[in-house]
Amino acid sequence: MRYVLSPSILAADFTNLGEQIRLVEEQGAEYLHFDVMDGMFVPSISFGMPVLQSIKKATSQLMDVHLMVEEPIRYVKDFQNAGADNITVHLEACKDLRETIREVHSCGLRCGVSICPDTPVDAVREYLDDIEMVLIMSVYPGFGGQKFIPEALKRIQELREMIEKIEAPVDIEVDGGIYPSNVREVLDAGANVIVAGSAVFKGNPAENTKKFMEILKSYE
Ligand SMILES: O=C(CO)[C@@H](O)[C@H](O)COP(=O)(O)O
Ligand SMILES: [Fe+2]
Repeated sequence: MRYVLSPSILAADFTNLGEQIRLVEEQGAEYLHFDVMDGMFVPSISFGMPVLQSIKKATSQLMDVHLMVEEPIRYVKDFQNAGADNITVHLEACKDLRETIREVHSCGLRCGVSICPDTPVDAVREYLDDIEMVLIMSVYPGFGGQKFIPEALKRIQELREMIEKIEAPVDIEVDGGIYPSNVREVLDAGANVIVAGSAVFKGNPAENTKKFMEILKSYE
């Protein structure tokens, strides 16, 4: 299994974004997590296509786009054009999730489906044969810097067992409140893609990425 770090730029210093991205890429972070918030599905508003387009030119990391947006099907093509590689949509935000997955795939992108902390893990079961990743939220989506919800660990385990049973090559990404101090628990539960915002960009992004990468490598 591949273990990947996806630093979330939501916590970055935007006056110095290019340099911050360079630092995390240099330390081996393969993805860059791009949180899009619409002020409807979640209370906050973050950033969108023009920012992604600029970042795409500055790095060769894969753009891991997390759409916290109502009816994300409306924006899949726009994010493809801006440089997305993975598009993750929320199960709770889609009227027709199957059609949304089809739209992501028809753009040639990998598709993730995310679930909020109160959505039963079983809700993703019927989609596992059709997607590349499930994103388990370990905080309520909408803001960076929140505390990890420990119940997420059981949910990751449950999902990993489900995935193993059907032998589907599906990644498990976990997002929210992850630090070097608790990432092992998340990996031991069965996750293989780790999102970290505050833990990477608050303080020294190079040092912080290095710490995460050492732990991730020890799982390979
Ligand atoms: O999607 C979200 C929040 O809604 C995340 O991607 C956060 O940006 C993660 O930030 P930290 O909890 O790691 O600070
Ligand atoms: Fe996210």
